[in-house]
Amino acid sequence: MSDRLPHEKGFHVSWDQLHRDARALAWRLQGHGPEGGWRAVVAITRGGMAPAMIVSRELDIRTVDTISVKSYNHQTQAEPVIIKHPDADVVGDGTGVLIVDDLVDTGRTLEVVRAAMPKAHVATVYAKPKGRPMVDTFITEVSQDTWIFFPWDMALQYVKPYHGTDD
Ligand SMILES: O=P(O)(O)OC[C@H]1O[C@H](OP(=O)(O)OP(=O)(O)O)[C@H](O)[C@@H]1O
Ligand SMILES: O=c1[nH]c(=O)c2nc[nH]c2[nH]1
Ligand SMILES: [Mg+2]
Repeated sequence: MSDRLPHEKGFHVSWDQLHRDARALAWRLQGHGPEGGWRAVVAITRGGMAPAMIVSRELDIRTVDTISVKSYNHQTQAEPVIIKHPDADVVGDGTGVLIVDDLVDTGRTLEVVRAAMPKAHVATVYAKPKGRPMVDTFITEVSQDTWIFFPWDMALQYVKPYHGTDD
């Protein structure tokens, strides 16, 4: 994440909020697939897995696969590489396939995913301006200098009261 800093702001997403936003994404996608509906969901690991589970449940899509993209840091540039492809028999060129990720930031991840499945529909829950053109459907946009904190990266912890003492 070093090449993506600095981030002035933080946008903290709870499980509950993530659930609501992923359901809103499913709602928006419903009926927008090809004739006969969406054939399959492909989650971009790992962040796309929870949203993909929620979307596939809401839209009753039983065929779910994954694509794994790893970002390598060469000096300051991250170069995403696909390290696990979805089943070619399932996804083909991507027609009728819904690709789901938690967010798009620079758009580099989606660039390589789109190249592998050019006809797929790309959906993310959150989007930042730079990567927005890479997404077909998303729910909430945040500014480029915002870091999104997801519930799987957080834990509840004690916070000092405003008045400065611990009791
Ligand atoms: O638009 P980009 O700048 O490419 O960034 C977006 C990607 O970065 C994060 O994944 P990450 O590579 O950190 O891996 P993870 O999903 O396993 O956490 C996020 O889940 C997106 O997949
Ligand atoms: O947890 C995350 N939050 C972000 O804002 C982000 N951008 C790229 N990758 C990210 N991961
Ligand atoms: Mg990811």
